[in-house]
Amino acid sequence: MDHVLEADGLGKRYGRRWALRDCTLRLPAGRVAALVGPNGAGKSTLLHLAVGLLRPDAGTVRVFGAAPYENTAALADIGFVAQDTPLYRDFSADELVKLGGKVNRRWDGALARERLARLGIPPRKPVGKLSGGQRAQVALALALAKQPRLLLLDEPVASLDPLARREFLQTLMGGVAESGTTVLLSSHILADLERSCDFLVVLQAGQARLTGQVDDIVAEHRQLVGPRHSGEPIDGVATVVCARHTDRQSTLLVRTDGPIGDPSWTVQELSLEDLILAYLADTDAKADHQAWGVPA
Ligand SMILES: Nc1ncnc2c1ncn2[C@@H]1O[C@H](COP(=O)(O)OP(=O)(O)OP(=O)(O)O)[C@@H](O)[C@H]1O
Repeated sequence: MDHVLEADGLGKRYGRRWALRDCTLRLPAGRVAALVGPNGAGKSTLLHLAVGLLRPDAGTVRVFGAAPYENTAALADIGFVAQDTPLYRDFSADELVKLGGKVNRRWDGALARERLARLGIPPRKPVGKLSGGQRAQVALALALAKQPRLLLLDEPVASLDPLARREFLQTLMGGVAESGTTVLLSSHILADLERSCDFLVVLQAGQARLTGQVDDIVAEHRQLVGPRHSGEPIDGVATVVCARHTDRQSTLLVRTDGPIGDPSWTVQELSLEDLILAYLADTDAKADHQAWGVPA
């Protein structure tokens, strides 16, 4: 399979603290991938490594087969919108579109202008005087105008209103379907992701905890409710992701590797959102302990 982004044992530390550690993942071409994880999980760090703004302290990251930090030529194919959508604040949207045309090999300025006009963004007002959501829209329009083969977006919809969020995600999916662009977008708004993303990376304590196609991940996971479970293997269960117990009953979120044969378990399907929350809830405490080098 063709992989756009490959991380192997990737690590990055700030001072003595590892923000990303032994992170291994593969992002196949042509996907819209969600990067999720709690605050401080290392999502921005991973995106900055992928775009060559940071250099790994351990392991490797390769984008289109090359290490981005050492290979600035690869940047022509990567679009990146950072979390705080940094833009030259004294420039207007119109001026930024013109500037983009001068510094990029491929540039669809008409697409950016048309998009910004449709969204009612004032073309001649300095972007520093636009609202946070409008500034995010300008940054996204510029990133799309670059027509990148890989688009990295750090919480692109956080400052958008619900309508703008839906419109943006639809545009993204439409654009990707047409151009084959691979997208990796970090977000905390889990409800949006099931509709718009077909690939998932769950980052936890600096490691990729769950990676794969959304359909496969949803199909593989189940919630089991049954009599109190004391840890013995269950036929059809590969991994117990998390477990809750009362005196008499257990509720398990499991990754299956076959049908659950034992009729004492009630088997329920899970939404992607519930599944992600279960992974995150399970490892919240471990995350902090590991980051500080304390055993969980
Ligand atoms: N410039 C920095 N200097 C020191 N520590 C940093 C720096 N940037 C990030 N960190 C730390 O690295 C860890 C990972 O941060 P990162 O911003 O990558 O997480 P994140 O998953 O993007 O979080 P959020 O969802 O809050 O944006 C955190 O513990 C953070 O405090």
